[in-house]
Amino acid sequence: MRRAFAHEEVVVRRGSRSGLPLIVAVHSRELGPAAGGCRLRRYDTWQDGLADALRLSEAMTYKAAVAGLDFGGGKSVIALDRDTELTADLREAALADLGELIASLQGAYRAGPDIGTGPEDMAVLRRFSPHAYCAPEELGGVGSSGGPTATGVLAALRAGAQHVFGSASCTGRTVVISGFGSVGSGIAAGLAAEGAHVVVSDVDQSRKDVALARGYEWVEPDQALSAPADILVPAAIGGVLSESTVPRLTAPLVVGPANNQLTEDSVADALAERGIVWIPDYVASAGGVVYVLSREAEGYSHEAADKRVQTIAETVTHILDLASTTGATPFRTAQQIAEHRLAAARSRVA
Ligand SMILES: NC(=O)c1ccc[n+]([C@@H]2O[C@H](COP(=O)([O-])OP(=O)(O)OC[C@H]3O[C@@H](n4cnc5c(N)ncnc54)[C@H](O)[C@@H]3O)[C@@H](O)[C@H]2O)c1
Repeated sequence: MRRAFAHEEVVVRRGSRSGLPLIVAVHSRELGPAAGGCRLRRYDTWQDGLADALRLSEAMTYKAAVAGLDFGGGKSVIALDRDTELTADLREAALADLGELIASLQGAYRAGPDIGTGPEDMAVLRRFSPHAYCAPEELGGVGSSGGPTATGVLAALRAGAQHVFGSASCTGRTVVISGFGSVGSGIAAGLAAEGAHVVVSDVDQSRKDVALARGYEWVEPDQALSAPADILVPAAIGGVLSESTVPRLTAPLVVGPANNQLTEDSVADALAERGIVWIPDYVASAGGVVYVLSREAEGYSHEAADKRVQTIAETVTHILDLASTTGATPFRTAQQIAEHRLAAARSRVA
């Protein structure tokens, strides 16, 4: 049963150094400590930042549960308003404030990078608490999670291709990747090495020269969703799959790392009605969190953590097989798997 207040703990504090609103949302620790990224971005109001933290921490609970991690969902937000200039000093002060807050939670929340933060920022948090991951390698972290996230998406994509096309191989397949950033470029490289026809797109036109130099085709962002494709990879922003965009899709398989791809849950039904197989974003994008938590929280070697990331393929196969048997969408099936794990953990405690 869905609870009216689903979150275990939410802390909202004005940073003593920065004066900025800081939010840490711990959605669930039923499977273990709450893990999730630290988002630093502008909001119209700090309450919008709070809403973001609540939504994203809940999504992290599902991501960790389906990935088989013994971690729960959390998220932190440093909410900038529209006018304040983010100087280097203000950034440092806000991160120090957040580091202090994370330390006070004594391991209940484990941070990593998210939109607006990166490995250098995690190094600032680590001055206050060991519970901040992905600091640069020379400081003992694993650095950016973009590479393992791309590895996980490729594993999910191959499992999806096996289901849809009867072969996991992407040789000769046309794959459109919308968002040629840290994760999108890793996915493109993996697919090109396998002989796929790689088409990329980005709102940042400076990425076009890089893409062409690597031998990829370029499509303008407003054409990316409707470009002819066997596989579409949303690797930029959320909300790209809606009642209005689904009718324009050409690819029978959609799988990518972008968080919150659906504008509403019902879009999963619209995709299924069109015969499009959509691998839930939080399943496909789990490679980064699986790798980072395995290495930094659980002491796995690089090889063992990488192997664990590859198990995303088995998870996707399981979800798609189960969905075919029951007639439920892959989205609903993944949710049920997560809810089962959470209910089992709850009943052990009760
Ligand atoms: N990095 C990770 O480990 C990770 C993990 C899980 C999920 N994700 C999600 O995957 C997505 C990509 O992450 P990333 O780390 O590569 O980010 P990134 O910022 O490195 O790359 C995103 C790229 O998308 C482009 N972009 C923005 N809006 C666009 C649009 N409308 N159309 C086309 N391109 C657009 C940007 O210019 C940028 O080049 C994000 O949604 C992120 O939240 C990332």
